[in-house]
Amino acid sequence: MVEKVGDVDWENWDPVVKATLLFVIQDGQVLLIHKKRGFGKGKINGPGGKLEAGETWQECAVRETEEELCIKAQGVEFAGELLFQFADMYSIHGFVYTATGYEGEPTETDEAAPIWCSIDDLPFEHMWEDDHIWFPYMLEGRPFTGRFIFDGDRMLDHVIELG
Ligand SMILES: Nc1nc2c([nH]c(=O)n2[C@H]2C[C@H](O)[C@@H](COP(=O)(O)OP(=O)(O)OP(=O)(O)O)O2)c(=O)[nH]1
Repeated sequence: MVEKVGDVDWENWDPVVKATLLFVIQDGQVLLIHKKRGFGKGKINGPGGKLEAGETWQECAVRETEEELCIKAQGVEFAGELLFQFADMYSIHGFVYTATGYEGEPTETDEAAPIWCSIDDLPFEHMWEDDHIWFPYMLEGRPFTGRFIFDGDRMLDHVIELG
Protein backbone atom coordinates (compact mmCIF):
# COMPACT_ATOMS: atom_id res chain seq x y z
CA MET A 1 0.00 0.00 0.00
CA VAL A 2 1.15 3.55 -0.72
CA GLU A 3 1.79 5.27 2.62
CA LYS A 4 4.58 7.77 2.01
CA VAL A 5 5.14 10.48 -0.60
CA GLY A 6 8.38 8.65 -1.49
CA ASP A 7 6.42 5.48 -2.38
CA VAL A 8 5.02 7.18 -5.53
CA ASP A 9 6.83 7.36 -8.88
CA TRP A 10 5.91 11.03 -9.41
CA GLU A 11 7.85 11.21 -12.73
CA ASN A 12 5.44 8.73 -14.33
CA TRP A 13 2.41 9.62 -12.21
CA ASP A 14 -0.79 9.69 -14.26
CA PRO A 15 -3.60 11.28 -12.22
CA VAL A 16 -7.14 9.94 -12.56
CA VAL A 17 -8.65 13.44 -12.21
CA LYS A 18 -7.39 16.93 -13.04
CA ALA A 19 -9.15 19.67 -11.10
CA THR A 20 -8.86 23.26 -9.91
CA LEU A 21 -9.63 25.42 -6.88
CA LEU A 22 -10.14 29.17 -6.71
CA PHE A 23 -10.09 31.43 -3.66
CA VAL A 24 -11.28 35.03 -3.85
CA ILE A 25 -9.31 36.98 -1.22
CA GLN A 26 -10.61 40.44 -0.36
CA ASP A 27 -10.44 42.74 2.69
CA GLY A 28 -8.88 40.09 4.93
CA GLN A 29 -11.52 37.52 4.00
CA VAL A 30 -11.60 34.43 1.79
CA LEU A 31 -14.67 33.32 -0.13
CA LEU A 32 -15.22 29.64 0.65
CA ILE A 33 -18.04 27.23 -0.10
CA HIS A 34 -19.94 24.60 1.73
CA LYS A 35 -19.74 21.79 -0.84
CA LYS A 36 -23.19 20.26 -1.20
CA ARG A 37 -22.41 17.36 -3.56
CA GLY A 38 -19.65 15.43 -5.36
CA PHE A 39 -16.18 14.61 -4.09
CA GLY A 40 -15.59 16.19 -0.67
CA LYS A 41 -19.33 16.70 -0.06
CA GLY A 42 -20.01 18.33 3.33
CA LYS A 43 -16.59 19.92 3.54
CA ILE A 44 -15.71 23.58 3.38
CA ASN A 45 -13.50 24.33 0.40
CA GLY A 46 -13.00 26.78 -2.44
CA PRO A 47 -15.06 26.52 -5.62
CA GLY A 48 -13.51 24.34 -8.29
CA GLY A 49 -13.84 21.11 -10.22
CA LYS A 50 -12.70 18.97 -13.08
CA LEU A 51 -10.71 20.21 -16.07
CA GLU A 52 -12.60 19.91 -19.35
CA ALA A 53 -11.09 19.18 -22.75
CA GLY A 54 -9.72 22.25 -24.50
CA GLU A 55 -9.62 24.61 -21.54
CA THR A 56 -6.65 25.86 -19.56
CA TRP A 57 -6.37 25.24 -15.82
CA GLN A 58 -7.16 28.89 -15.16
CA GLU A 59 -10.21 28.84 -17.47
CA CYS A 60 -11.42 25.78 -15.56
CA ALA A 61 -11.04 27.55 -12.20
CA VAL A 62 -12.99 30.59 -13.44
CA ARG A 63 -15.72 28.47 -15.10
CA GLU A 64 -16.22 26.27 -12.03
CA THR A 65 -16.42 29.33 -9.78
CA GLU A 66 -19.08 30.82 -12.05
CA GLU A 67 -21.04 27.54 -12.11
CA GLU A 68 -20.89 27.08 -8.34
CA LEU A 69 -21.26 30.66 -7.07
CA CYS A 70 -22.58 32.71 -10.04
CA ILE A 71 -19.63 35.12 -9.95
CA LYS A 72 -16.95 35.93 -12.53
CA ALA A 73 -13.58 35.97 -10.74
CA GLN A 74 -11.19 38.80 -11.54
CA GLY A 75 -7.52 39.37 -10.87
CA VAL A 76 -6.93 35.63 -11.11
CA GLU A 77 -3.41 34.34 -10.44
CA PHE A 78 -1.75 30.97 -10.11
CA ALA A 79 -1.10 30.10 -6.44
CA GLY A 80 0.11 26.52 -6.32
CA GLU A 81 -0.09 22.92 -7.37
CA LEU A 82 -1.46 19.96 -5.39
CA LEU A 83 -0.84 16.29 -6.14
CA PHE A 84 -2.98 13.82 -4.23
CA GLN A 85 -2.39 10.09 -4.29
CA PHE A 86 -5.03 8.03 -2.50
CA ALA A 87 -4.28 4.58 -1.08
CA ASP A 88 -7.07 3.04 -3.19
CA MET A 89 -5.22 4.22 -6.35
CA TYR A 90 -7.48 7.23 -6.94
CA SER A 91 -5.44 10.35 -7.67
CA ILE A 92 -6.06 14.04 -8.32
CA HIS A 93 -3.82 16.68 -9.81
CA GLY A 94 -5.03 20.10 -8.70
CA PHE A 95 -4.11 23.68 -9.56
CA VAL A 96 -4.96 26.43 -7.08
CA TYR A 97 -5.74 30.03 -8.08
CA THR A 98 -6.44 33.19 -6.14
CA ALA A 99 -8.59 36.12 -7.27
CA THR A 100 -8.68 39.67 -5.98
CA GLY A 101 -12.26 40.41 -6.98
CA TYR A 102 -15.34 39.32 -8.90
CA GLU A 103 -18.36 40.46 -10.86
CA GLY A 104 -21.81 39.48 -9.67
CA GLU A 105 -23.03 38.39 -6.25
CA PRO A 106 -21.97 35.11 -4.60
CA THR A 107 -25.13 33.00 -4.75
CA GLU A 108 -25.99 29.54 -3.47
CA THR A 109 -26.40 26.88 -6.17
CA ASP A 110 -27.13 23.12 -6.18
CA GLU A 111 -23.41 22.51 -5.73
CA ALA A 112 -22.30 25.08 -3.20
CA ALA A 113 -23.24 27.71 -0.62
CA PRO A 114 -20.91 30.72 -0.27
CA ILE A 115 -19.23 31.48 3.07
CA TRP A 116 -16.93 34.44 3.77
CA CYS A 117 -14.26 33.61 6.34
CA SER A 118 -11.64 35.81 7.99
CA ILE A 119 -8.11 34.79 6.95
CA ASP A 120 -7.25 34.84 10.67
CA ASP A 121 -9.99 32.39 11.60
CA LEU A 122 -10.32 29.77 8.87
CA PRO A 123 -12.50 26.70 9.58
CA PHE A 124 -9.74 24.13 8.99
CA GLU A 125 -11.56 21.55 11.13
CA HIS A 126 -14.23 21.41 8.39
CA MET A 127 -11.76 21.45 5.47
CA TRP A 128 -9.56 18.79 3.85
CA GLU A 129 -6.76 17.82 6.25
CA ASP A 130 -3.98 19.18 4.01
CA ASP A 131 -5.44 22.67 3.62
CA HIS A 132 -3.97 24.16 6.80
CA ILE A 133 -0.51 23.25 5.44
CA TRP A 134 -0.65 25.21 2.18
CA PHE A 135 -3.21 27.95 2.95
CA PRO A 136 -0.58 30.16 4.64
CA TYR A 137 1.62 30.03 1.51
CA MET A 138 -1.35 30.84 -0.70
CA LEU A 139 -2.25 33.81 1.52
CA GLU A 140 1.39 35.01 1.39
CA GLY A 141 1.42 34.71 -2.41
CA ARG A 142 4.26 32.19 -2.21
CA PRO A 143 3.99 29.50 -4.95
CA PHE A 144 3.89 25.96 -3.62
CA THR A 145 3.81 22.39 -4.84
CA GLY A 146 2.33 19.94 -2.36
CA ARG A 147 2.39 16.16 -2.61
CA PHE A 148 0.00 14.23 -0.36
CA ILE A 149 -0.88 10.62 0.41
CA PHE A 150 -4.45 10.07 1.61
CA ASP A 151 -6.36 7.06 2.83
CA GLY A 152 -9.94 8.24 2.39
CA ASP A 153 -10.21 11.48 4.36
CA ARG A 154 -7.05 10.85 6.36
CA MET A 155 -3.72 12.36 5.32
CA LEU A 156 -0.89 9.83 5.74
CA ASP A 157 2.07 11.87 4.51
CA HIS A 158 2.95 15.13 2.77
CA VAL A 159 5.85 17.05 1.26
CA ILE A 160 5.67 20.75 0.30
CA GLU A 161 8.11 22.51 -2.02
CA LEU A 162 8.11 26.30 -2.09
CA GLY A 163 8.83 28.42 -5.15
N1 LIG B 1 -8.91 22.20 -0.64
C1 LIG B 1 -8.83 20.96 -1.08
N2 LIG B 1 -9.52 20.62 -2.17
C2 LIG B 1 -9.43 19.36 -2.57
C3 LIG B 1 -8.67 18.39 -1.93
N3 LIG B 1 -8.80 17.23 -2.60
C4 LIG B 1 -9.63 17.47 -3.65
O1 LIG B 1 -10.01 16.67 -4.51
N4 LIG B 1 -10.02 18.78 -3.63
C5 LIG B 1 -10.88 19.50 -4.55
C6 LIG B 1 -10.32 19.64 -5.94
C7 LIG B 1 -11.59 19.82 -6.74
O2 LIG B 1 -12.00 21.17 -6.75
C8 LIG B 1 -12.59 18.98 -5.99
C9 LIG B 1 -12.71 17.59 -6.53
O3 LIG B 1 -12.96 17.70 -7.87
P1 LIG B 1 -14.14 16.98 -8.57
O4 LIG B 1 -14.22 17.55 -9.91
O5 LIG B 1 -13.96 15.49 -8.43
O6 LIG B 1 -15.37 17.48 -7.72
P2 LIG B 1 -16.86 17.29 -8.08
O7 LIG B 1 -17.27 15.93 -7.62
O8 LIG B 1 -17.55 18.46 -7.47
O9 LIG B 1 -16.93 17.33 -9.67
P3 LIG B 1 -17.39 18.38 -10.74
O10 LIG B 1 -17.99 19.58 -10.04
O11 LIG B 1 -16.20 18.76 -11.55
O12 LIG B 1 -18.37 17.60 -11.53
O13 LIG B 1 -12.12 18.87 -4.66
C10 LIG B 1 -7.96 18.77 -0.78
O14 LIG B 1 -7.26 17.98 -0.14
N5 LIG B 1 -8.06 20.06 -0.40
